[in-house]
Amino acid sequence: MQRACAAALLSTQKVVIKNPGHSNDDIAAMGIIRSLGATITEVDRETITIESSFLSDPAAIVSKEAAVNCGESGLSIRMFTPIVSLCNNEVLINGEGSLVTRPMDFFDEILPQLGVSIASSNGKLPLKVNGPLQPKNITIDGSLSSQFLTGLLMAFAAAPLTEAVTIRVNDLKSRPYIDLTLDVMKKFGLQVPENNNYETFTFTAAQPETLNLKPETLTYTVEGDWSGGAFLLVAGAIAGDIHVRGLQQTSTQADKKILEALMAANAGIAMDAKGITLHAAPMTAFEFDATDCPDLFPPLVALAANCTGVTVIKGVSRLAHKESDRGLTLQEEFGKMGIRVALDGDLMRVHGGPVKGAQVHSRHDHRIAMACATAALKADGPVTIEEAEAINKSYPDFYDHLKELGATVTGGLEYRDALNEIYSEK
Ligand SMILES: O=C(O)C1=C[C@@H](OP(=O)(O)O)[C@@H](O)[C@H](O)C1
Ligand SMILES: C=C(OP(=O)(O)O)C(=O)O
Repeated sequence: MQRACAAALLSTQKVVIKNPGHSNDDIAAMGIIRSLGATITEVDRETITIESSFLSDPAAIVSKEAAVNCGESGLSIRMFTPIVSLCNNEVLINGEGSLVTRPMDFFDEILPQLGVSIASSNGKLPLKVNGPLQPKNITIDGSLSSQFLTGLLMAFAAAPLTEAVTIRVNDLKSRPYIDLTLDVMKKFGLQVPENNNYETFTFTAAQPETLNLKPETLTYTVEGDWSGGAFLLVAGAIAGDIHVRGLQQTSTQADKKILEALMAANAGIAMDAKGITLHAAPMTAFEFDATDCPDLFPPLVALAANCTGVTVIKGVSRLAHKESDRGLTLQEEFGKMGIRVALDGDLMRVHGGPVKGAQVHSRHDHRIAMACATAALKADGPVTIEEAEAINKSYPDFYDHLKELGATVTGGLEYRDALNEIYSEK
């Protein structure tokens, strides 16, 4: 959904988005493109339209506001900063909550090489950028996060290119997220660079594709979210039966790999064209490499807590700069539910349950709240999650979905108000 918002901003066509997201991160992305002049209209609960003239005159648009707020979304700030830098006036880029402490020093190093002046607060927010960004051959480090590359790919595709340019990437992590970026770019008619084994991405000389004549409207359907869906699948494996629809099995999303983990744990899982069915079954410890799908750690720990034996998950070093330091947070919060989580360099060892009822804290991290709630389904008593509303960052319907599946959940938050501020009058 966030990528679709960015691509719609860069489109000269009227964009129809089907199945739009409405999480806080989606609201942040919609707020950003509105600050950059886009008009977003709700057609019905399943459809919105976006109209933007950003590419025809980015400077004129940004001079009106000169500030964008990325909320708490890492993807939004890292994707939209290079895009905002296409403008030739100063823009303030800010955010809130955990985003304020997450590393952005990548931009201090890279943007000046592309003709953009930048001021940050020692590599953190707020950022002030002044472009216009001019694509050039550059080499970047992809080991901290793929999100910076996502932003550069979108911005390069939107800029006029007088000659071929190459982004060279060292040690790219979270590769499937780049596949998703390229997939969205393709579906929106942006120039898709030649990807040479995730080491170089080469754009050919071209005007932005979006300036070419196209049909008046472009329709894009947002895929079901495997990252949120992973919690439901694990919930079904622990306390099923459940049937999950809407997760595309041909998706490039990284977190589709949850299926491999469920199979490795001997979960009761069956798939057909209609969806995925989970039955509660005795499960056994498994080994899994989550280096390129780091968001799976929280549901994997909930799964492993319900397996017999010690599960080993690789990729802990990827977790340090998420909404919380997720390796440590998982260790501490699952520890309260009687689950031993040992951290050993890049490896996490999760000792299977039983899971105990306890009072835990989301640490303001959506995936920690959802992991604790999922593990609670088989706990020997109630699990109380403080700051449980953290889920609204990515999956505001999560507790409602658990309730629909028969779990007892008290609490919750109404989301329409924030959304209504985003949509324009029809
Ligand atoms: O591009 C994206 O949508 C994301 C990429 C991943 O980040 P990293 O590339 O930093 O691992 C993932 O953890 C994050 O939640 C979302
Ligand atoms: C959505 C997430 O992160 P980010 O803020 O990095 O986009 C996440 O970690 O699940």
